[in-house]
Amino acid sequence: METLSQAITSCVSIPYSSSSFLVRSHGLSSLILRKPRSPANPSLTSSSRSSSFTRASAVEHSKSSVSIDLSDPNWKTKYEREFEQRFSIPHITDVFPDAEAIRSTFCLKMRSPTEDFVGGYPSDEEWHGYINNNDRVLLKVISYSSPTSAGAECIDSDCSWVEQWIHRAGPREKIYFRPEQVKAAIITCGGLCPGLNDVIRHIVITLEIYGVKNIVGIPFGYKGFSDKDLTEMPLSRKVVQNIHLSGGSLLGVSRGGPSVSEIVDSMEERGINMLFVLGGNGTHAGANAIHNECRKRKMKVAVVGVPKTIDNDILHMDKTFGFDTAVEEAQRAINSAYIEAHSAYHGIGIVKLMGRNSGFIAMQASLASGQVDICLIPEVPFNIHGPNGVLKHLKYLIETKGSAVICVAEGAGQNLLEKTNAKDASGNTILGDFGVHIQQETKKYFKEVSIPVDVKYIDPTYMIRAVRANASDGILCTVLGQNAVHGAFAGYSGITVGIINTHYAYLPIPEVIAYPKSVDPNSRMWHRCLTSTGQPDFI
Ligand SMILES: Nc1ncnc2c1ncn2[C@@H]1O[C@H](COP(=O)(O)OP(=O)(O)OP(=O)(O)O)[C@@H](O)[C@H]1O
Ligand SMILES: O=P(O)(O)OC[C@H]1O[C@](O)(CO)[C@@H](O)[C@@H]1O
Ligand SMILES: [Mg+2]
Repeated sequence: METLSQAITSCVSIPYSSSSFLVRSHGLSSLILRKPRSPANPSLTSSSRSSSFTRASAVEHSKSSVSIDLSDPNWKTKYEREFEQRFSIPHITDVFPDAEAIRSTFCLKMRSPTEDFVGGYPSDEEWHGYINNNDRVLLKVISYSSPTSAGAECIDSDCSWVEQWIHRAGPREKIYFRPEQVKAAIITCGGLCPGLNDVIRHIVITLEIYGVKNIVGIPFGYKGFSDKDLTEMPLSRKVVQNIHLSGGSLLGVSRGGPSVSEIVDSMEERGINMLFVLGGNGTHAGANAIHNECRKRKMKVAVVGVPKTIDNDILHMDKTFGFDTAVEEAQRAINSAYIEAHSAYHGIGIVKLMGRNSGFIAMQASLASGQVDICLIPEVPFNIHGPNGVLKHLKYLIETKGSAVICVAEGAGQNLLEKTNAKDASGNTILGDFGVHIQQETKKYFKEVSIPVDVKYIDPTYMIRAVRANASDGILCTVLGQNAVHGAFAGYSGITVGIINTHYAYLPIPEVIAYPKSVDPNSRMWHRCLTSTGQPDFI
């Protein structure tokens, strides 16, 4: 890896912020840059990086990061142009310049259903409520006045305001698919997540409103494309009407599966020309590869992702669906741990929550519950033993409060466990069980110091993942599902949909999975969490 001074010569790559390093660049006053995060899932990243401030690319054809010469008087315009390029979204006309656009069959004013779409496309009102293709959403909304402001993400030493616009999601007036010629498929991959059924339901409902009759579900993730024993599930409003009332996925999920070319072979055989892919970063890497393969084969197909990750580790989005529900549900586990700990003599409650690389659930659930004394996440290093270790503080809590609650994210403290190198079917590293480890270490430690403690350990992972979406996630899923369909009909492919600064936007897949989003230890939110728990640094 290059040193900082090697990386910062006349160019800097963005993003960076005030939090970690003070460096000098050519002809400029001091710049303070954020240390680049090391990608937590190396299997998703390319091995080469052009500079230590350049993002690793997640998938083939990932767009390069913006690098800019700050001594160029036009750097701002150049940056904005490069940003626009990076966040441009692939369209069917890139490959089929002559693709015909027709009036949308998704009518916002005239709601009477039409049976025959040939020449019968409604919607010629003046006000139509469609999204203009040039509508944009602002990605960053804070103008920082100084690099020392909390959470500052500055490009130059003055924190100059630079506009970063992304594409607004929603129905377009012109569409690139005739509904009667569409065969749409929906697939859910990876682990479960509250809200999967809500998204499936709204994709189906919206497709039907456009006039699509041929809608299928591919069972058990990408595996469903290759396993001959798994048959497509015909979907309609009738089939999906009540599926959101229960958790899980109507279609089933899986990890691993066939190669991208096998998947695209199968899509060709089945005549699928719209594919809606619900999943996390792995699934999206797959979706992007499918999109590229379809382009290579000159197939007129729209591949649209809907980010599903309970861990909330997808870049740029306010949150991903299921996360809110997970936090709410996680609080129940924390509350149980608190009650157990509080009701026992020298009680210690330990709760392990999901979060392979990112501690969002643990942080938010700790904040929401107000009952956690120690929150441990993968992003923040800590020691268990020693004068500043977790156990020393735990002893202090037992002596002063009489009980304590610890909330750990599953990816926390992996450096303290023995590595197994085991992988799941998708190639994700199987983590050591830090929850069990800290439970055992706690028991051992208090035995050594001869203080009786009553340790209760709760791992609610699968109980949390299996619940149905709460109201807030239900709404999010509904809008994401609808927008996924609007994006496909508008002719976009290789895109995903997310909520950004409370608005809905389409983003090119590589940009959202370049690396897993993680909790910034210098963020206001993590500091709020520390204020709430009152925990010291454990190093
Ligand atoms: N780089 C990749 N290229 C193509 N397909 C991939 C890639 N990474 C993962 N996949 C496929 O995507 C599917 C889901 O991947 P994975 O099991 O990692 O879950 P995920 O989508 O990241 O969701 P979760 O958040 O639950 O882990 C698997 O079928 C896997 O084979
Ligand atoms: O047991 P499974 O299905 O592999 O899923 C576990 C993983 O799924 C996640 O919940 C992400 O979906 C991670 O937090 C966790 O490591
Ligand atoms: Mg993943």
